[in-house]
Amino acid sequence: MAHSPLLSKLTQSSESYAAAFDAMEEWIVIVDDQARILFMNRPYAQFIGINRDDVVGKKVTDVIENTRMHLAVETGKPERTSLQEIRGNHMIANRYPIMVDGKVVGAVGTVLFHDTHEWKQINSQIRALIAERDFYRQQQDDDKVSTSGAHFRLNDIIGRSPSIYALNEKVKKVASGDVSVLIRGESGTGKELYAHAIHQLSERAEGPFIKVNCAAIPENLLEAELFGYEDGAFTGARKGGKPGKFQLANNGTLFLDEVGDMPLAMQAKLLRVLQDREVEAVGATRLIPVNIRLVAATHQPLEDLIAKGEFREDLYYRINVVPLNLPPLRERREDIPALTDHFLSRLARRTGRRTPKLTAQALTALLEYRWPGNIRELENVLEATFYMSQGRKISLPALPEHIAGARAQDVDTGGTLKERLASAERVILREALATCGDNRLRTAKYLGISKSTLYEKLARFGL
Ligand SMILES: Nc1ncnc2c1ncn2[C@@H]1O[C@H](COP(=O)(O)OP(=O)(O)OP(=O)(O)O)[C@@H](O)[C@H]1O
Repeated sequence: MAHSPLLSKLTQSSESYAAAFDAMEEWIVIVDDQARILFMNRPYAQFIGINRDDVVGKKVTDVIENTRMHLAVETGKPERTSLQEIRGNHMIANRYPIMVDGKVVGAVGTVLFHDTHEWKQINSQIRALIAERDFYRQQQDDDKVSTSGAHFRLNDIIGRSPSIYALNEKVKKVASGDVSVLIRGESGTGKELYAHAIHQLSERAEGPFIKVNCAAIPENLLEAELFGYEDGAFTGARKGGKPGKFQLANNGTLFLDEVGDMPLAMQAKLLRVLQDREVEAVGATRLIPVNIRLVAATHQPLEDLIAKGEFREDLYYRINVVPLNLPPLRERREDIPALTDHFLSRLARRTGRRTPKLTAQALTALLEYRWPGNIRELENVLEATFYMSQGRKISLPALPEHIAGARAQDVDTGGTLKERLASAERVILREALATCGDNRLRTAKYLGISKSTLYEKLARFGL
């Protein structure tokens, strides 16, 4: 083997070098001027799952997935903090050409790797960055369906309000790892969207994402739906049996939507499966091991259901390891303009029309409405309005009566100048409060008045 003699001598001459490199957490590989492996430290070889003595002299490209070490040798240019995927994990790699007398005689590569816990967190953050990159690449393709069944990523979630920002940071932290997450929030606040995003950011992203809506399945079918059934388990059962959602979600994420609607008898069975990590299909005699991550969602306060004896407390503790509370839309009105833009431009793209703009009055009406149906309701309202209005502007009368109507009588049109000014001032204050998510300090800043002036005006107008 014609290795670069100098480098060969350097790496082989001293066993203590090898011992030192083996002691490091970073992974090291050294190649010669033909990009053949001269040395690989033990942690690297262990991760790849090879015997390092077997790969000495082999082309690095035949041994390490997605490597660019050969390019460092060819170009003589270092590459720092480049992203490399090995066995489904994202690594940060540095590659440095080794120069002797102005000539490239090989290259040394390191891969940053810390303790697994820290790595998992970093990996999750990298996944978030990759998701962001992919989002921009595929922006025009909103309807894409991922093979795993999870369609949404964190970047598909629109919103920059402080509450959403904090929530997203929490999601990035907890997505990696297998802790059970309970997503709570009113109907239409985006609970399912977050369940998808958690899956996409987790190490299970390549695995299946399986959803079960506990409220939508009749009680007598739920057990078979969750755990599957064997051939001939009951009258009407499909020939050959059917796998349950637990089996389908193996090595992936199981999303139990409306978990508060699960009947008590099923709750007991669910708890047993979560504890034993084994399921028994209906009519089966054997247990099948399953490896799932559980994400559950509820719009009902489970604590109240526990008090009424309708939800098991032990199951509650099992599924509520990390709670995520999704705020209702009325508590994050700052996100309404961005959500509105998002939904209108998506409709425009789908229909080939230009994106219409809301007039200031129409936007204010949306900002002030209470949105009992949250984002789903906003989406539906905008869709109906989009199809009803042909022009490039959506004005107040185009909005549904119950939203526009409240606005139309806002400013008094009769009375003295003083009375009309007061009426207008009241409207301005209400709009400003809505825009600033009811935060008084921000509202005062927004209007350019002191906090005490704002308080005095709010009291005067009974706001
Ligand atoms: N932040 C967001 N950005 C963009 N779209 C959103 C956002 N939140 C929710 N949506 C959209 O709103 C609709 C409702 O969201 P989703 O189904 O996730 O809510 P949910 O809380 O699970 O509702 P339910 O409790 O009724 O099942 C979906 O069409 C979703 O795409």
